[in-house]
Amino acid sequence: MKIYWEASELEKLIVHGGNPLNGTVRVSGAKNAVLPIIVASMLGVGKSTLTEIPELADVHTVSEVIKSLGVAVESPEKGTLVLDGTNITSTVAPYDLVRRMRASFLVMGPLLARKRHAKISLPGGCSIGARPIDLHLKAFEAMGAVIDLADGDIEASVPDGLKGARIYLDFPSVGATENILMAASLAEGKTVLENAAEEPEIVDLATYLNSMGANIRGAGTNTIRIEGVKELRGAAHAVIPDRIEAGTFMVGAAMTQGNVYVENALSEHLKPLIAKLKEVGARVEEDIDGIRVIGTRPLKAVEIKTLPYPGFPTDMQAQFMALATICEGNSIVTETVFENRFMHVEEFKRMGAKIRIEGRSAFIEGVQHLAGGRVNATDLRAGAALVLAGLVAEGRTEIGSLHHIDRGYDDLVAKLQRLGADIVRVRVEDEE
Ligand SMILES: CC(=O)N[C@H]1[C@@H](OP(=O)(O)OP(=O)(O)OC[C@H]2O[C@@H](n3ccc(=O)[nH]c3=O)[C@H](O)[C@@H]2O)O[C@H](CO)[C@@H](O)[C@@H]1O
Ligand SMILES: C=C(OP(=O)(O)O)C(=O)O
Repeated sequence: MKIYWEASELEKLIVHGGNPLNGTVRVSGAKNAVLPIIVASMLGVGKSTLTEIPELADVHTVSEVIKSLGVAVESPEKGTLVLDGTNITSTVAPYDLVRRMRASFLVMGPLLARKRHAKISLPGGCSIGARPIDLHLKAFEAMGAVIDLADGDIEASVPDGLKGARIYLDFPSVGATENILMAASLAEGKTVLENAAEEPEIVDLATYLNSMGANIRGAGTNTIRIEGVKELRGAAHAVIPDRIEAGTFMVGAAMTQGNVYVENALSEHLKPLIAKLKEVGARVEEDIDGIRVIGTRPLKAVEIKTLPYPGFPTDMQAQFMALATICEGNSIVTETVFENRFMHVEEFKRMGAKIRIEGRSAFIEGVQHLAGGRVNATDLRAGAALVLAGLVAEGRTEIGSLHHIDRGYDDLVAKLQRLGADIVRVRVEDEE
């Protein structure tokens, strides 16, 4: 697997706007499902075979994290990982890997379950918010863990083993729900998790854990019941399609007046996005193999508000804002999940967008045309949103800080090129 982030600081995307996206694109496996699922393989004795693995920097990072803890990791072919968690040899997650990817913190649950001890660096804040992990820690404490915070490390131990508990999450955190599912699967007794996250990625993790021998009921609702079992065994699992990658192409089709069939997109995971695209005026046709989006004009202004699933996903907020910048009239985008997920606004403004932020809302006055410019991906989805803006902007757009985009989009440039976009990835020095 390629190591992206070393090169990506030296690279940029160059987009010439104006081409409509046309054709078929296949969605890869979901980043936010594959990361916890790779981590969950640590719970199993014997080999797990995971398929529909997207080629992403985050997949590489999480694989390195579990490897450093003793999991045997092989990739016999593109898109497949074979993982064997039989011998967990370390309970200390290296700082260098944890700082690269917040989802590394998900190893806490499996380590406590398997080894009764874990030491992990406190994952830092990032450009979308402070992102504390208090809900994860409170839950582990309820399950009997003793937690110590020193020198930026979190050390947790559970000398008598994890015990099932009744846990109410103050907020339906995706990561906390996943960490608890993994810990509770091997805990003694029953765990009832209330106000749990309901995201499809939670359901996918629970499906994998159940095929390893776990006893989890209710994943996908706000109450999940887990009866702990003595042992989990490796299992085979195919990761669900990435609803955010799908959504990004769907918005791209609407923005460029294109006609794109997003193969492998699951419409039941994309209801709020489909509803909002229809409100904007795009034609959306759903079938069992995918979703077609046909962009029409005029694009009408919308209001969106991000919420935990099944609400509008925060991970589609930036891309939808890109669309709102060229809608007729005034749109409002309200972000309720993360406290600071508007870094892309300044970048859009460099391209001629008219946006004003007040508190947690962005007020967008649609413009006829965006103008190409030099912009930076401030986080993963901001990066994707800037690519979309570049596809409709007049002239040339240059997008830097590609390591963010590489975390979460499998083969983005080639997929867009196949749909007709004028986009290339160049090394900075080659181009200058
Ligand atoms: C790898 C992965 O799956 N990432 C997704 C996951 O992130 P992640 O699992 O980090 O997101 P959470 O659902 O945990 O976070 C949502 C909100 O809860 C807060 N919070 C969370 C945990 C905690 O202990 N305390 C606390 O206050 C966060 O700061 C944030 O404001 O869900 C997010 C919300 O859908 C998505 O944007 C991310 O793409
Ligand atoms: C915020 C995201 O991911 P992560 O939680 O991995 O930072 C995302 O996928 O948009």
